[in-house]
Amino acid sequence: MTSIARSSQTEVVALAAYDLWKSYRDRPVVQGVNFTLNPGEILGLLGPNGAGKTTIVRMLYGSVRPDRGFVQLGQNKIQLQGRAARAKMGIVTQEDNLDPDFTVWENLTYFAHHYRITGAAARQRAGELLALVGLEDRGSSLVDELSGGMKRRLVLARALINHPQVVFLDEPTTGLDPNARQDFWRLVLQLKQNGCGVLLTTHYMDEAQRLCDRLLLLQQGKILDRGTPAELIERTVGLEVVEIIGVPEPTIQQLAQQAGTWYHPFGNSYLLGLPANPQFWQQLQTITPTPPIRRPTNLEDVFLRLTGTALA
Ligand SMILES: Nc1ncnc2c1ncn2[C@@H]1O[C@H](COP(=O)(O)OP(=O)(O)OP(=O)(O)O)[C@@H](O)[C@H]1O
Repeated sequence: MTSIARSSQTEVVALAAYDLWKSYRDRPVVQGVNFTLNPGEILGLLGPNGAGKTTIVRMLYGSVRPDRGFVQLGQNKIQLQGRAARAKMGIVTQEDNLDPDFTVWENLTYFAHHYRITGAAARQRAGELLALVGLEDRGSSLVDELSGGMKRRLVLARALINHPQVVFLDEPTTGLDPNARQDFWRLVLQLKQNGCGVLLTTHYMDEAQRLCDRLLLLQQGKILDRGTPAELIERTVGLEVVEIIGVPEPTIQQLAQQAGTWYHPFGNSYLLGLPANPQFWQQLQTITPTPPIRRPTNLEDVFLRLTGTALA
């Protein structure tokens, strides 16, 4: 699985989005989004409900037409050459849309026909993919006999039938239990190892942190910030944070000011960025009625700091 697109003279990319805009009834839901996705990279669109993630992904695979901007995959502009571009994509939407009247095996082999993969070639590809996603012994099951996690793995297998260069995963693990999520994550990491570019939307920070090489943080259709999970965390909230309960805001504000750090209300507590100075931590323990909780920062903290709202 190799890429053929070039965003500039020097840089090879799997997919590029240029200045995407979309409004519904004059309400902007995607506002000037630009990015590139490299082969063998997992790029995450992380944002709360309604941030515009699905609309962006739909523009990427050509089911929603942007008001402005365009998407390039390989040498094809998607809006102009949708069919050629889609032949190189795999799409996992939020809905399973598997055919319940067909078996697992039939869901794959019939889908292969869309890509003119038929007969022995379709059977061989279906067999390979069922093995890849661990469903080789469920080929004769009907879709409704599968668990939620198995259905998601089957949808992923179906999306890979055409050996795509780029795979779109739109909130792929919503509703799955922790084990099923881990199984799915392993498969996504395997795609990356095979050189596939993966565009993943999620509002789960653990998923973003575990899987994504780079992230675009989205709010109200705009990219607020971008970078690797570690970069975003370090530059926005530092490495450690303290959760403090039962201290009035003016005191917290004063503490933060003295230490040259940030604070943010969080439910019935406050988050305070922990400076390197060890004396500050000791001082905090003496002034709070309940022991402060010290922990490593995460993407949820980044989001809270940047937007004032939680992710999920
Ligand atoms: N076809 C449509 N017509 C009108 N409004 C739409 C349409 N599709 C999406 N929207 C609106 O655009 C905004 C962004 O929706 P979108 O589904 O892209 O967000 P999202 O980040 O994927 O949310 P979620 O995490 O809930 O899936 C929302 O306010 C939504 O109501």
